[in-house]
Amino acid sequence: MPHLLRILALIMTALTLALLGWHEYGMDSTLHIDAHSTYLMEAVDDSSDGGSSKMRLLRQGKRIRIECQLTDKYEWPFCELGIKLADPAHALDFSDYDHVTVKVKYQGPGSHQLRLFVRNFDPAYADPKRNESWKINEVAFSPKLEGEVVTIPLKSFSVASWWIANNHIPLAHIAVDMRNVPMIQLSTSGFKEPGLHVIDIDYIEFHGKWISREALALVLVALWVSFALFALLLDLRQLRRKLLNSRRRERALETLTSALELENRKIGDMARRDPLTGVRNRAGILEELFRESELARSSGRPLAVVFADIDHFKRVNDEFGHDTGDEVLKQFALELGSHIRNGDYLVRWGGEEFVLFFPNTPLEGAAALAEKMRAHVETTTWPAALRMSCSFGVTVLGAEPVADFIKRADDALYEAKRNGRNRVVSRTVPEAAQRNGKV
Ligand SMILES: Nc1nc2c(ncn2[C@@H]2O[C@H](COP(=O)(O)OP(=O)(O)OP(=O)(O)O)[C@@H](O)[C@H]2O)c(=O)[nH]1
Repeated sequence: MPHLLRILALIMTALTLALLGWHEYGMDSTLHIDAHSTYLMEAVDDSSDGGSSKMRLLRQGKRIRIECQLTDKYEWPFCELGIKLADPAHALDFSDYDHVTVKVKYQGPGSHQLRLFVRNFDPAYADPKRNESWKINEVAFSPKLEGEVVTIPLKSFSVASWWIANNHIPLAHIAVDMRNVPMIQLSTSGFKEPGLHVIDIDYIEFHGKWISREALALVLVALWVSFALFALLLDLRQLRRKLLNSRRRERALETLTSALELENRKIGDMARRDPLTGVRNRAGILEELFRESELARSSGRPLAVVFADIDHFKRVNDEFGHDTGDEVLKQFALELGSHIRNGDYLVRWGGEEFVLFFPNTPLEGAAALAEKMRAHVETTTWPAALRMSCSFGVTVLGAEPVADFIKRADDALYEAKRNGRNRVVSRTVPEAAQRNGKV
């Protein structure tokens, strides 16, 4: 894992743990209501429904006191504290609250049962002007005479069935809905329990988290998925870069290899060529000579050799200098080269001596060619207007070692020199070499 990713993973892990811990032990969101709260509070009793109960709403410091003289005139007599939180259009969202605590003391006859209503406004079924049309999410509880803090989970709320029936609410809207709450209410039980009921409310508090556990989990999952994608992308980029680098290295290596191969070829070539004339040297003909001699023997086709040596070349050097001698040698190689075909070989044997190999050429053919070259050397123009001549020794390969064949041509050349130079001497294959097949 790259360094950056490792650091990021550490940060992400720390962030996740911090968020989870914070959510568990902090991130609290509370809605506190008491007599000092600025919300509009109203006392409602059953007199509006034809009953005769009377309710008084008192503020005693932070405490809200309800004094309710309940009668049994109305079928479901009640006294009710209404707390208006906002207009229906700007109502509060209670869906992130988890529970509500009520510090309350209830004195009076009967069951001491209270009902807490969390009203929900939804334009799909409710009229903003008729608050009886707002959904009633309700819970009932019975605080002790001496007072206590009652804790009620919001999931204990249910929608009042009589409200569903009275308002003909379709099935799609009968579930508890804690969003969009314009009002809460605290009401007596609705049972016929005539007498004076005194209810002291120190506070009503809704508790929750800024962000629900599910939303936090979603955020964390989104974070980790983004991290994984980022890591993948980074990995992909690095892989691509590595691939490009290795391709670049491969190409550089290929270039280097081909340069080296070329250099090797050049060096090999240089080792087999005479630097002055550019024709092969002895080392440069060995392989071909072996191959051609084998071919000549197996095919029965003649392989001819011609030794050519410039006459009195020493005088050129002595009289005109070494440089002129070099020029003569270069031209001599060119003149010989211009007389041979593709597949023939021209070799500088050493000094002013050159050797030509003619595959598939009989003795007479090679001698005729040597004669042509001799005549050409005699008549052509040379550096320093020199007049040059050349002697030739010619033979063909018999059933003999290649060295014997070379030596015979050299002997023929020597004979040409001895006999006055500027001539061609041919030597046939001796009888012994014609009969046995020794190589
Ligand atoms: N300029 C030059 N001279 C060379 C080179 N290689 C050999 N020589 C000279 O060639 C001469 C050969 O002389 P010799 O062997 O006496 O033969 P020659 O003078 O040609 O006489 P014959 O062969 O008997 O006709 C020598 O003087 C060598 O120094 C070369 O590469 N350049």
